[in-house]
Amino acid sequence: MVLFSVVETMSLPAKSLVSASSNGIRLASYRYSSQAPKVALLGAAGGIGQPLGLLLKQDPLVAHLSLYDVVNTPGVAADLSHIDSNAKVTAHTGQAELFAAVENADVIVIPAGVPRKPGMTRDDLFNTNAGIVRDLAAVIAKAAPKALIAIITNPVNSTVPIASEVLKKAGVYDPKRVFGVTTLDVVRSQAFVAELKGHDATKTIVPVVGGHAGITIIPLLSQVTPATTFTEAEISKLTPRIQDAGTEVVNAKAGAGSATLSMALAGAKFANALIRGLKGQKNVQCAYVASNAVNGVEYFSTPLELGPNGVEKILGVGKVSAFEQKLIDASVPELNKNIAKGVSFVKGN
Ligand SMILES: NC(=O)C1=CN([C@@H]2O[C@H](COP(=O)(O)OP(=O)(O)OC[C@H]3O[C@@H](n4cnc5c(N)ncnc54)[C@H](O)[C@@H]3O)[C@@H](O)[C@H]2O)C=CC1
Ligand SMILES: O=C([O-])CC(=O)C(=O)O
Repeated sequence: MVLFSVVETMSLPAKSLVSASSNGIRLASYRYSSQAPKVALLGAAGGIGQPLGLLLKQDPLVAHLSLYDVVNTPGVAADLSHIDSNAKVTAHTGQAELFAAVENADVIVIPAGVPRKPGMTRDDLFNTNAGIVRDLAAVIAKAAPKALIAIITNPVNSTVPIASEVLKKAGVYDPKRVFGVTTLDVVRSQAFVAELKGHDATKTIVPVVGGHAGITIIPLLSQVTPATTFTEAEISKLTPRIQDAGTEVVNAKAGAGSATLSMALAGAKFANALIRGLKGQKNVQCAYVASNAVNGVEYFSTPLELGPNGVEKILGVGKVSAFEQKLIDASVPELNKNIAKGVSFVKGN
């Protein structure tokens, strides 16, 4: 164990602990628990990782922010550690430091992996990102088997089954603790509905169910809060806009990646919701999890009640319109294809 530097100011107590050593850092061997949550961010130096780290560093519920990447982690950690919030920051770089990065973590957020370029589907990322998620999950299974794992890495519809299969193989799988982050679909839906209807975006709630790619993204416009009516024309314009919003950003960035800033916000919201749940503050979020909410498919995003054990209750899709039911039905074979691809990747490797 090497403590690289303790960042301190003259009049204030130590706030940040940064390690940039080649051995990484081990703070304590106990689990931080909900009293002082440790959040590990894997892929911390990336387009999502950096702004997400910024938001997590400012989250008063985060006691320890553990940053992991294969490159550039020390710089990001040094930078974040100068922010005058209370979360301790540690840096861990490369495979040899992964165990320490995730050990005792309460929540692990994973945006590690390559993003899309124009013309690609999320599934086109599978060949690169599947192996990344598999290898991260294998270490998590040993170092932090009780952590809540929030997977951002695409294709989410497949990477969640991949991580789950790895945890199953290691004998530590708990379906209540593995999440595909679909919060960005919710955030976008709320932004677009508020814009269209002149609502306060911060008070607009739109559940989004299914998965996180194309036709598997299903906004439930019939369940918007506050109650909102849409014309058929509005629904048939808004639904594909939400489904293709990721592509809208990929095209606008023209080769420079995909959504990073809105995703960072969405990831920080979701991590905060998981921590609040751990602390006993039950709350409802949509996420892609192992689920029996819809017949014939093993993973599905619906509103979930989050609590001390992760998923406390799967709340299901609720009362949907005929149009939404058609979208749900159409998503099932597509999701099953994505899920089977992830499962066979782990079983065949
Ligand atoms: N779930 C969602 O709603 C969204 C998912 N995404 C996905 O998030 C992922 C990351 O996107 P960006 O941050 O824009 O990409 P990026 O390329 O800017 O950053 C990825 C980071 O992951 C790191 N990395 C690569 N291999 C790693 C490994 N084995 N362990 C740890 N870190 C590793 C890279 O060094 C890099 O810093 C992509 O797969 C993207 O498709 C992006 C937006 C929304
Ligand atoms: O579209 C992408 O590739 C990134 C993503 O998942 C999103 O922005 O929803």
